[in-house]
Amino acid sequence: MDSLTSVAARNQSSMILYTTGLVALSLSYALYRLLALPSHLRHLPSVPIWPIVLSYARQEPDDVRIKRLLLPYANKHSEGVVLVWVFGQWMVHILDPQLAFQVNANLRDFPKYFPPWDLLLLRFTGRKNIVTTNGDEWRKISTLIHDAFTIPVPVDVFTSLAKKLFHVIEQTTSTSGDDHKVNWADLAQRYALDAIGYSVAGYNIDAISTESQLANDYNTFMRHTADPLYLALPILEKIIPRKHVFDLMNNIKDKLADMLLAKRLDPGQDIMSFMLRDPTLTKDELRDNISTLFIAGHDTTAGALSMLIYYLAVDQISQKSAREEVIRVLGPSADPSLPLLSANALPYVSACIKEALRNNTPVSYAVPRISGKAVNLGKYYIPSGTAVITNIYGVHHNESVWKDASVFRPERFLTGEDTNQVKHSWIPFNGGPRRCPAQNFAQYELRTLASMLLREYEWTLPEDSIHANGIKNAFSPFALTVPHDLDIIFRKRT
Ligand code: HEM
Repeated sequence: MDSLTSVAARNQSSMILYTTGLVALSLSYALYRLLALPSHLRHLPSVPIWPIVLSYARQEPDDVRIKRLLLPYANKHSEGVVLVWVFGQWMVHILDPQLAFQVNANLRDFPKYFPPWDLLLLRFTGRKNIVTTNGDEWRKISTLIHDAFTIPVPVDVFTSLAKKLFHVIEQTTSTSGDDHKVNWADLAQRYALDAIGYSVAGYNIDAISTESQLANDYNTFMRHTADPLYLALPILEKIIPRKHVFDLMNNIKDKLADMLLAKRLDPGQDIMSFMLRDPTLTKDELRDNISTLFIAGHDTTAGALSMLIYYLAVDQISQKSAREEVIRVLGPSADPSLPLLSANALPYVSACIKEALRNNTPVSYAVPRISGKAVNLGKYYIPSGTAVITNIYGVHHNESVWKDASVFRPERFLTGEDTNQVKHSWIPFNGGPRRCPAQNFAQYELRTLASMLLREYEWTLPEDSIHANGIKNAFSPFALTVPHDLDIIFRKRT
C-alpha cells in the first residue's frame, strides 16, 4: 500500500514538473516571438532591443528615447533608417528627410497601418475617419476635409478666445507685484479645445473660463485611453470592459451627435456645417470624422502653444524681437486681421513658431505605414508587410540636416542657414497627401495667440520650474511630445 502511495506521489510530482516545464517553455517561446528580430528583417540596422524595452518600461517620453538611443545609433552607423522594437513589434523608423518623403508621397506602396481596433481611442474615432482609412474611402473624406479647411481661418474666434485667456491670467493670484504664475500647459489645452469647439462644430465648450463638463469628460476619457494595461492588452476591453469609461465615451459621442443635429438645422461657418453640405457622407462617416478632428487638433495644437511660449520665456531676446515685430505690424491694441497675421506679414514670429514646431515637434512619429509590396528605400530593401514610421522628431534632430539641432534659433528659418539645402526636412505636419489638412489653420491659431500675448504681456519661466534645464515632456503612448506642469509667469506690459 505504502509503495502504491509513493508511486502515485512520484507520478504527481513528475506531472507538476512536466506541466511547469511546458508552461515555462511556452512562455519563453512567446517572449522569444515577442522580442526576436524576424529573419526577413535581419539585414536592416537594428537598435539594441533591451535599452528600448527598458525605456518603454520606464515610460521615457519619445524625445528622450529618440535622442538617447535612436539618433546616436543611426549616427554611429551612418544610417537614415533603423529598425526599432515598438510595443511588441519591429518597425522601420526613418530619420532621413528624403526617405521619409519617398514613403509619405507613395500611398499605393505604403498605405496606413493600424493597431488593434479594440483600442479605446480607435473605438471613439470609429473606422470611417480620415486618419484610419485608406484608398477611395480615405480620398473621399480627405478631399472634403481639405476643402473645409479652405474656408477663411476664424481669426476673430482666436482673438476673442485670447481675450478670455487674458482674463484668466489676470484672475490668477499674483506671485509678486504684477506677476501672475499660470499653469500654461493647462491653459493652452483649454484654449486649443475651445478653438476646436468653435471652428469644427461652431460650439462653445467654454473650457477657458469654466470647469466645462464636456471638457472634463473629454480630458478624463483621454486619460483612460492611455491606460498602460489596456494599451498592452487591448483585448481586455472585451474581457474586462470598463463600463464607466464607455459611459463617458458615449456621453461625449452623444454630445457630438447633438452638435451635428444642431448644425443640420442651423448651419454656420464651421467645418461640420461644411461637411454636412455633402449628401453622400454617411452618418458614420460624419460622426467618426468629427470625433477624429477633435482628437487630431487638440493636444497637437496645445503642445505647440505650450512650446512656443516656453521657448520665448527661455530666450528673452527672441521674445523681444517678436514683440517689436508684432507692435510694428499690428499696432499697439487694435484686433488683428487675417492679412496682418499671415506668415509674410510676421516673418519673425513665424520663424519662432516654425522653430518651436521643429525643436519639440508635437507629433513625434507619424502614424505607421505598411509596405504593400517589397520596395527599396534608398539602399535598404524593405520586405512586403513591414511597418514603416516617419520619425518626425528624429528628422528634426538629424544633425546632418540641422546644425545644433537642440538649440532654439528662429533665425535659421530667416537666413536659410540650414533649411533650404535639404528639402522636406521641416515636417511637423508631415508631408505628402496625408499631411495635416489643418497646417495653415493651426499656424494662424498660433500666430494670433502669440501676437496677442506678446502685445499684452512679458513672460518668464519660474526659477524653480522643472523645465529650467530643458523641457520635460510627458510620456505619451500616442506619439505626442507635449510638456507637463509647465508654469509661466506673465507680467502685464505697461
Ligand atoms: C500644431 C498643430 C498640429 C500639428 C503639429 C499636427 C500634426 C499632424 C501630423 C504630423 C499629421 C500627419 C500624421 C501622419 O502622417 O500620420 C497630421 C494629420 C492630421 N491632422 Fe494635424 N496637426 C495639428 C493640428 C491639427 C488640427 C487643428 C486639426 C483639425 C482641427 C488637425 C487634423 C488632422 C487630420 C484630420 C489629420 C489626418 C490626415 C490624413 O490622414 O489624411 N491637425 N497632423
